[in-house]
Amino acid sequence: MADTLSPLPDGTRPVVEIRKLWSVFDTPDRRLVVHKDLDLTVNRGEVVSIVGGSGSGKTVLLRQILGLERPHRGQVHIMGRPVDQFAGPGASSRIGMLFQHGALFSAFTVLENVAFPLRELKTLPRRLIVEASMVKLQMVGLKPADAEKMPSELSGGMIKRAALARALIMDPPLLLLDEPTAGLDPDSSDGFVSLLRSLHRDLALTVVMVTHDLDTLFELSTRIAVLADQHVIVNDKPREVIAFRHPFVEDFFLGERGQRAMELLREYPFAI
Ligand SMILES: Nc1ncnc2c1ncn2[C@@H]1O[C@H](COP(=O)(O)OP(=O)(O)OP(=O)(O)O)[C@@H](O)[C@H]1O
Repeated sequence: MADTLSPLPDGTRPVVEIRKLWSVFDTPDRRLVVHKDLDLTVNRGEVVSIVGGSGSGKTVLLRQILGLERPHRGQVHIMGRPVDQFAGPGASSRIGMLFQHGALFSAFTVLENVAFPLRELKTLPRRLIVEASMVKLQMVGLKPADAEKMPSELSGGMIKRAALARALIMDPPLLLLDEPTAGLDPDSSDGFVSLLRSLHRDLALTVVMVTHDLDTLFELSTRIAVLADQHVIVNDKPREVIAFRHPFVEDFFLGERGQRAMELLREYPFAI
């Protein structure tokens, strides 16, 4: 497909550029159009949160950014290149993904899980792989002794941290998070959000996240993109999004949630 995206010099293009995206699933009895002419731009250093109703296509959108789904029409470019060029081993050097339940391999230790993308490269000696993995474990707040544990021995917060270490093992500039705090108790959730905040700052990461959780949303997002009616209806600073007139936005931020949103806006006036 021809590249009709704006030809900017290297490094100045957005990290994620989605233009006129259609995501379509054909089943024997029907065609489901999840995204229709969807546009989304994420610039370097931003934390963009995607919110939307159940089934609005948030996960499918993350999968499009990862190159796990193919556009029916339209374009998905990551760091200036079509996303399908990032497939294969080494893809994790561009995009890190934290899946909702961690998606650790249950038969591998924490260390083996974190090291997995590096081992897949088949180019590095074992000693270096172990060293790099231990550095990442420390970076996410796990102890050296946790390296030899099996996933079944970890708490929910530790699973997220181990999965995050694996997502970051190849220092990707772009990190995707699917419901990063879902299933965590309030303390673990706060701890994980603080970790994400400091990693975003220290590693100059660009982040795209799906979350339903208002605290996570307001503590981390520089912008919120709302998915409804098969496309992004608004993509703006949290304050602007709350004021946007649309039935989904009004429902989502209504009542107690709306009050909490206003409190959080006062607490985090500049997000990051
Ligand atoms: N591989 C697939 N084949 C057919 N339909 C699919 C496939 N993947 C997703 N869908 C459908 O696409 C729609 C969007 O799914 P998606 O998982 O992106 O929703 P979501 O916004 O993440 O929802 P939730 O908040 O409930 O997780 C749903 O109707 C889902 O059933």
